[in-house]
Amino acid sequence: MDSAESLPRQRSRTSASPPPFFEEEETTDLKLALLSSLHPAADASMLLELLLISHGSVAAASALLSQPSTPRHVVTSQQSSLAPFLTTAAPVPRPPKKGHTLHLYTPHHFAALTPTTLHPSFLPAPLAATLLTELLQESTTFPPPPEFVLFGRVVVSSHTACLFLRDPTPSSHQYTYQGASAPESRLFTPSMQSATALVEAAVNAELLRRDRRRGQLSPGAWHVNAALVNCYRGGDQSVGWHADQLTYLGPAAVIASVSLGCVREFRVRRVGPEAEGEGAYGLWLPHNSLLVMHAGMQEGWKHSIHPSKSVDLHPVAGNTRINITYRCYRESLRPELTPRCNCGEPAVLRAAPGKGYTWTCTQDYRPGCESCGYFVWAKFDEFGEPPWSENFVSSGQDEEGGGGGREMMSPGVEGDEVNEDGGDEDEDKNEQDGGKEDEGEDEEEDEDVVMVMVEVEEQHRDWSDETVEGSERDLDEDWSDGEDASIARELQEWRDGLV
Ligand SMILES: O=C(O)CCC(=O)C(=O)O
Ligand SMILES: [Fe+2]
Repeated sequence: MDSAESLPRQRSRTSASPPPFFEEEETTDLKLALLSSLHPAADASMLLELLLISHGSVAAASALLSQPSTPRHVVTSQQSSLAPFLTTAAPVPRPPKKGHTLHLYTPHHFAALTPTTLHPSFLPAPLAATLLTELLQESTTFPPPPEFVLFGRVVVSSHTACLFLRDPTPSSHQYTYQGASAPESRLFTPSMQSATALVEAAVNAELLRRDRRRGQLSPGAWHVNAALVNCYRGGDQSVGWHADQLTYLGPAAVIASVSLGCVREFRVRRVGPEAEGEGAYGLWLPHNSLLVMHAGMQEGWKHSIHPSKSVDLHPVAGNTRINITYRCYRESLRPELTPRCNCGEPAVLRAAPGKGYTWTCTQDYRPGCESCGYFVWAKFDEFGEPPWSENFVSSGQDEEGGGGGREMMSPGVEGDEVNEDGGDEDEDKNEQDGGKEDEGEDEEEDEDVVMVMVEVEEQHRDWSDETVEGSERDLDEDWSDGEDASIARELQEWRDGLV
């Protein structure tokens, strides 16, 4: 697999090399200034990224830019990826057909085909090692995985997770997950704190370079204040197809995901009408890689961690993978500010692909609870701020919806009418390979979950036919790895139409 290990080593000094005395103690700004003076044609954000992947070494970053094989175009403002440094310019493959997963082996291809970028060997190796050790230790006391209701049955997620906050906040206890209080949140460990600055620099460099999307944070404004840490012990622990819940992130969210320990396969696939007939992409996430999910990823795509029959053992983590998803929670979407549904519980923000965003009640995912049916369209300004934010910029349209705090929403529309193919969110991830039946035997949990889904599908089929367009789509015969997965996918899509 291509990785930063295949990066060219620093060459002997060239005319564009920095002076030998210039090293670690200098500030990033000074290093950037020097790099920029050595390579005036290079784009500032690319210089920052090169500096990052060179672990702060101006000499190494400069050497990358000076190598004769470097394609000319990468040092112009058109530069959109570091891929030319990481791989040869192999042609980008065509999208896979429905029912197939195209495995990609280069960050370049993944970036060309999906709204993500992968940075192999991202953190300085010693920091990655300490971070892994710290989080392996933390994960031994993660809360038990949450129970949730799937098609009327109580199931429990297969892997464990814990919310970490960068700083203590008065509202820390109010964060919810699928409408229920998050079991606990912890403060960033020292290594998480150290890694955060590097993650922020890399993401902000990418924001500078990429096309802006409505609602996206401006370059420099992406700052980490929370992280969900996931722990997968063994290849059978996984996360099903889902898009991340947007309640605290808002629209066009950017999420930066650091992988540590055992290598696992990350899969993505587009959703919505344009995705008709398209399959999925798979990419392995190695130890110490940074995957950035860019704006639009949570709206137009789903992602998953695919289960694996066997995994390569990591020297320290064994069969365990730790994943940190760094997040920028918006001040204006603090738990005490987000809408509550009619039953008084916090509503959940999610994307309806191609249609917008909705706040809905998700209480029916909690064992023993029912949904109050709350459903309203969410409204945001062009910077992704909700109407109750003091920074909200009114567009002058749709004024009847303006200004009223939690009640301020775009005009209400009946949920079933509008959300046929939308409405996936974090909880969806528990519904397939990530979930196991409450009373199920450990050994065959994936199969059990599929069986549960099949049963429930049978029960609801009539009703779903009446209410959901497209619920009679053909089963996706050889989706991913076989029939079970294809049934699970069909059920997922069917369920998307219901929420
Ligand atoms: O483990 C991963 O890489 C993905 C985790 C994830 O999708 C999530 O936390 O929402
Ligand atoms: Fe996710």
